Amino acid sequence: MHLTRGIHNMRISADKSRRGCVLTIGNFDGVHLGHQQVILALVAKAKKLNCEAAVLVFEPQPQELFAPDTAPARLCRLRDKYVLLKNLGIDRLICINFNKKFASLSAETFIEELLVKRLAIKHLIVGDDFHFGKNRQGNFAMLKAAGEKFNFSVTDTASHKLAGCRVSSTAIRKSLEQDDLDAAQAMLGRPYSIIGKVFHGDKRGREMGFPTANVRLKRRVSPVSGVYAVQVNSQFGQHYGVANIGSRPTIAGIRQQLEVHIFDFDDDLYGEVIEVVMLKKLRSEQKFNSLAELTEQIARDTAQARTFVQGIA
Ligand SMILES: Cc1cc2nc3c(=O)[nH]c(=O)nc-3n(C[C@H](O)[C@H](O)[C@H](O)COP(=O)(O)O)c2cc1C
Ligand SMILES: Nc1ncnc2c1ncn2[C@@H]1O[C@H](COP(=O)(O)OP(=O)(O)OP(=O)(O)O)[C@@H](O)[C@H]1O
Repeated sequence: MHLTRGIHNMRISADKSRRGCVLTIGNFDGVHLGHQQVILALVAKAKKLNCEAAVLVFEPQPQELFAPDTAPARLCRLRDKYVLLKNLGIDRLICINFNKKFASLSAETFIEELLVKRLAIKHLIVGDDFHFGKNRQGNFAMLKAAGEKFNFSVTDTASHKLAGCRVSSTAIRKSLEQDDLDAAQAMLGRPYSIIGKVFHGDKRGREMGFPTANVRLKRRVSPVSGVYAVQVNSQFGQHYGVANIGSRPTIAGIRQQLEVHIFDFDDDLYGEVIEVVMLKKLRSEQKFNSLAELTEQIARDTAQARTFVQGIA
C-alpha cells in the first residue's frame, strides 16, 4: 500500500491515461466494523472499475486542530490505521496535514483541485452527513452535483449497526471509558489494544521488583486508564502481563504513560514496537502514601492478572 503525505505530493493528473481512484474520506479512528464495511465496498468498487482504492484521512484529526483541549481520545494512530487499512486491501492512504490553511479551502476548491485534478476520482463513498471545506459548507448534495459535472459517481454508506446502535468511534470511546471492553471489542471487531514504541523510563520499576516496559503515547490521550491484565505482542512472541495507564500520582508523574510488567520475560524491548491488548480492567489508578504501599499493591495486581490469564490461556 502506498502512503501519500500532503497535498503537494498528490500528482496533478494531466495524464489522461491514469486510472484514477475510488475514494473515501474520514477520520477512520480505530478502523471499526462500520469503517470496515465502507472499506470492503470501496475495494470491491475499485476492482470493478479497475482503479486504485484510496482512503483520505486528516492528521491531526480536525477536532484536534480546532479544539485541542476537548478533542476526543484517539483509538489509534496514523501508523495503526495504515496497517489496518492495508490488511483490508486498500491501495493508497492519503494523509493530509490538517492545518488552518487547509481548513480554509472552499468546498469548491476541495472538490476541483483535490478530488478531480489531483486524485482523478471515479467514485466516492462518504456518509450522507459528511461536511467539508471552509465553515463545513460542502455537503453530500454538492458532491453529487459535482459528480455529474466532473464525471464521478457518489454513494453514501449504509449504517452498520450492532444491537440497533450505529457503530462509531465515539461509541467505542464511550464503552472504553465505562470499562466495557467487551462492547468495544464487538464494535472494533478485535480486542482494544495500544501499539507503541518502548522507551527508557526511570528504572524505578526494576528497583521495586517489577520491571516495566514504558510505551510512548506521544501526543495521544488514551481512551482507557487504570490497571489491566494484558496480552503483549512483540517480535519475541505473545506474552501476558499487567499494565498501568495513567499519570503515576504516587511518584508525581505528569504525563499519561503506559507501563507494562510482562510475566516471565527478560528480553530487551527498548526501541521495539509492541502491542498491548487490554484483557480485563483490574482497578483504577490510585495515589499511594509511599512507594512501599504502591509496591505491595502492584504485587496484588500481578497475582490477580496472573490468575486471570491462567483462566484464559
Ligand atoms: C501494575 C501496575 C500498577 C500501577 N499502579 C499505580 C498506581 O495505582 N498509582 C501510581 O501512582 N502508579 C502506579 N504504577 C506506576 C508506578 O508508579 C511505576 O511503575 C513505578 O513508579 C516505576 O516507574 P518508572 O520505572 O517508569 O519510573 C503502576 C505500575 C504498574 C506496573
Ligand atoms: N457504522 C457505520 N456504518 C457505515 N458507515 C460508517 C459507520 N461509521 C462510520 N462510517 C463511515 O465511515 C467514514 C468515516 O467515518 P468517521 O471517521 O467519521 O467515523 P465515525 O465512527 O462515525 O466517527 P465519529 O464517532 O467520530 O463520528 C464515513 O464515510 C462514515 O459515514
